Amino acid sequence: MNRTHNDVQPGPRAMHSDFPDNLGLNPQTALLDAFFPGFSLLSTALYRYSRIDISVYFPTLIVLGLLTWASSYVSTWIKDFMDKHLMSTADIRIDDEMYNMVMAWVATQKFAKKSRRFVANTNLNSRMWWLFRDYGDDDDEDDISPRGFHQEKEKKLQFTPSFGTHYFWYKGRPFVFSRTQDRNQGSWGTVSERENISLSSFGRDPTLLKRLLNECRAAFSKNDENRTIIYRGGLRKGTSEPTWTRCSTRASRPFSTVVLDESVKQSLLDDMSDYLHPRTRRWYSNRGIPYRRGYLLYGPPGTGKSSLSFAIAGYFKLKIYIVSLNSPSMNEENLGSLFDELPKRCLVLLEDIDTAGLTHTRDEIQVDDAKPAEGGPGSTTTVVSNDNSSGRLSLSALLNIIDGVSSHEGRVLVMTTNHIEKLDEALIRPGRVDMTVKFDLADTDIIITIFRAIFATLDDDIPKPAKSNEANNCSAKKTAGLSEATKEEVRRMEDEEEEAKALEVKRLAEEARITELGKRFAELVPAKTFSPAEIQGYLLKNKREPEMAIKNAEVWVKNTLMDKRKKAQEEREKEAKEKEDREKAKEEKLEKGKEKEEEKET
Ligand SMILES: Nc1ncnc2c1ncn2[C@@H]1O[C@H](COP(=O)(O)OP(=O)(O)OP(=O)(O)O)[C@@H](O)[C@H]1O
Repeated sequence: MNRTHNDVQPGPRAMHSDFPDNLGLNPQTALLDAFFPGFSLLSTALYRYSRIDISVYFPTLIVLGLLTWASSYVSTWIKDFMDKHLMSTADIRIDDEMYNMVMAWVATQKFAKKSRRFVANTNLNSRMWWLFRDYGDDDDEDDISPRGFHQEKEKKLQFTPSFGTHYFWYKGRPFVFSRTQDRNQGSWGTVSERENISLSSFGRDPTLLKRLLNECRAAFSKNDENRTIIYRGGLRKGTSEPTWTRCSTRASRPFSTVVLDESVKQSLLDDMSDYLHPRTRRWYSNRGIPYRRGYLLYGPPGTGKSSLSFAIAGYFKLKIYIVSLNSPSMNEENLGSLFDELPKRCLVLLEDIDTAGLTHTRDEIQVDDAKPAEGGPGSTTTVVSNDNSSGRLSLSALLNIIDGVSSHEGRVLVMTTNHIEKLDEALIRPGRVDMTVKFDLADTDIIITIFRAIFATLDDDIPKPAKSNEANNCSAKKTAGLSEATKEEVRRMEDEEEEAKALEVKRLAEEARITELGKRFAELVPAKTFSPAEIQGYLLKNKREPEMAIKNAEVWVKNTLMDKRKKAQEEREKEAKEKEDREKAKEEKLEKGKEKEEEKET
């Protein structure tokens, strides 16, 4: 269909525009065509079919566009200005424990619960593996299914607001919780690791914001009551920065569950209580004595050294900081930095110090092959070289860190070892080790105690039935005064008391029976032959049948002794072979040396 100029009737909204004629000539349209290629074609088509000349509206569109652009610019500028000058902001690092604390707090807030776009989690912790905490995972209160199986409690779902800005009120002031995707982060993190969170308060005074962060921490720490928190020293992931990272928490182990000579336990407790008493710090500083204390727990494997360390931490509510000296990254600098970061009151645990890289890394000016002499600690010191050139930890470096200026005052240092005789005397001299506790293989008393600990019924083993209302009323009336009780009620209360007494008598009888069985068991197990861990392991296999444990004890003893002898024999052979190889290598080295010298001479 060919339309001419005369055919075109000006549309109602483009009365003054002679569109087709002007199209090619109109400088405005030409300009637009230059910026938006195809504009003239589009506008002609639009005009032809709808009689709307959009070029008339162009100035308005430009103004609107400019306004939109300006408003977004202005709003960004206002936001930046407010952020910079009128708000206080705390950026929370995802690789810090604070992330877990803030998220746990946020999940309990109304604004998070109301959020229409949210993240559903079973675990609110940072995705960084080392910040995962396991409380709740080992919750004791799992359900028992109707069929009697142990059923893991389903984890509660937690909801946190999705990416974006979320507003909420805290103590009457507006706050902002912002969760954004971190696009700049390197590719080492998983998708869920790449995020940033921040909390901001309106106003230049950050006091309330800090109070909120402290509240997050306090709420989080409440979950840690009656638990022992364990930190491990190492390098922060992807960096060479040494740091302590929280690796797990455990229900605090009651001190009473560690079987050890009661007098030794008591003196350890007294010593530590005295050291950790708030006044002791001043006592030390008044006398110019460094305020720190070291303990060495030694004895064969499986005798309770680690268990005692954890029990001590639980008893005194200390966090445990474990560092593996075997780790290749644990050089003087890194260990020093870790010790610098220790909190004022904590327990530092250096486990199996004799096997720590320490003895291996020191250049060995060998003494009489690792065979312990009778003389006790230090008498056959394997090594002494304070060379630190290998980049690994040397003895002198460790000593410096233990008692140097960088060592944090107020900490409790616990070292454990299976071979005290292999340790350098310098490491365990008073000042570095103030108390040593010897652990031994189980004697008769310990065997009986372990037996009783496994088979005796403890109060917490059986869930207590809730007191019936009737019973509650009864006891209430009892306390309110007997005069109000009817004769029948009084009789019922008496019956209940009788029942409780009968139960107590039964409990005592059961206890006596278990002790008797324990004695019979101890007669079958030779004293000072097995570690408590070995005995416990055997008894646990029969944990509901003490009689069965006694019945099979002789066979177990026989088999275990045979295994032990076999292992010891293998160990001896291995050692002999290693010794032989070492000597051979030494001889070869000497030979080669001689040959070289001869060559030189000739
Ligand atoms: N004296 C003890 N009292 C109570 N439990 C003990 C004792 N000794 C060992 N056990 C039990 O044996 C297991 C191992 O104990 P633990 O790790 O404390 O031994 P250890 O001496 O530190 O061993 P290792 O030298 O191999 O590190 C734990 O389950 C612990 O409960």
